[in-house]
Amino acid sequence: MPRSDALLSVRGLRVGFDGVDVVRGLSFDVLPGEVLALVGESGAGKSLTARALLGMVPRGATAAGRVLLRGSPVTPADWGRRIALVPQDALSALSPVHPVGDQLALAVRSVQGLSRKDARLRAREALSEVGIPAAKSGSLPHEFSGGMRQRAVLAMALVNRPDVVVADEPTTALDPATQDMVLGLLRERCSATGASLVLVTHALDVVRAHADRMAVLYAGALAEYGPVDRVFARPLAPYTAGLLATLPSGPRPPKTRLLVVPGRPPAPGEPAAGCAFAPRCARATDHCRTERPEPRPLDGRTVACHHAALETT
Ligand SMILES: Nc1ncnc2c1ncn2[C@@H]1O[C@H](COP(=O)(O)OP(=O)(O)OP(=O)(O)O)[C@@H](O)[C@H]1O
Repeated sequence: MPRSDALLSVRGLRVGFDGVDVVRGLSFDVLPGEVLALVGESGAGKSLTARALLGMVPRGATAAGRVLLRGSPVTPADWGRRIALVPQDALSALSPVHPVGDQLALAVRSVQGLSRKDARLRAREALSEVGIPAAKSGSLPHEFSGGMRQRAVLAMALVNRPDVVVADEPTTALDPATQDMVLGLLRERCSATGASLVLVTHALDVVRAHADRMAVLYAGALAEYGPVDRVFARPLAPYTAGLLATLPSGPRPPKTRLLVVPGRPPAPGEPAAGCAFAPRCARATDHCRTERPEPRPLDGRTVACHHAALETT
């Protein structure tokens, strides 16, 4: 059952290719105004999950499950309006040949149906909310610095005042100082408008600094999901513990992938049964290899591990 206080609820989300699910029945809630991080290794299904929230799965993919906004199914009319995306590649969100202000105004007009004048005003306001002066609204994206272009992308996502912003590794390609600026700004703007933020990231230091709760994905399924403080202080799923053990003390250079416990995640479609993490898990038993652990509430979070209960005794 979705939480009654949830803004966005995802239930039984599946995304697959050629009949093989790579996101395998994911359920989680996003609370009003919170920052929820989706974290996990490369290939865990973070981006597909984020994109499924906006009906943007790649061509050839099948998606199933429910996405509810304030208890009602999300419809295409909500995409870009009530749920907005900050994509990984800032440039892909902006046309190279149209002034940035015009692009924002068009997004406002197509979603809200405002007059040209009002749309232009809202576009300028949205740019100024992310620190881009009105005088710059006539510039083309390539005339902006990298950081300013990223801020323009945030303005594009926020211009229609969405309830939920989904940010897919919004800072991966940026240097650490710009990463921090962009994430801080994104959080600040979401908090100013009361929007929730779903943040896809590899970087655990980003999760710790910016998220309220975290959903740890492994091979397209939930390993652990709960408040960041609680999960960091005492991870209960062996995969989460392995992941957190890799946390570097210093800043992470851009584009670094997380390297965790030895071994590799299963390829799509394997294993057929049991816990997907079992081949890498020091605690795995025959039970783990034959029966998939269902997510269950434990110690203030949700954990999918047959052995996690032992950790509390
Ligand atoms: N267009 C596609 N065609 C076929 N398979 C795909 C496609 N996109 C993703 N996949 C499969 O889905 C898996 C999950 O992809 P996804 O992009 O969601 O992972 P991710 O956790 O976001 O990884 P990364 O951190 O590297 O972006 C991939 O490992 C791949 O097997």
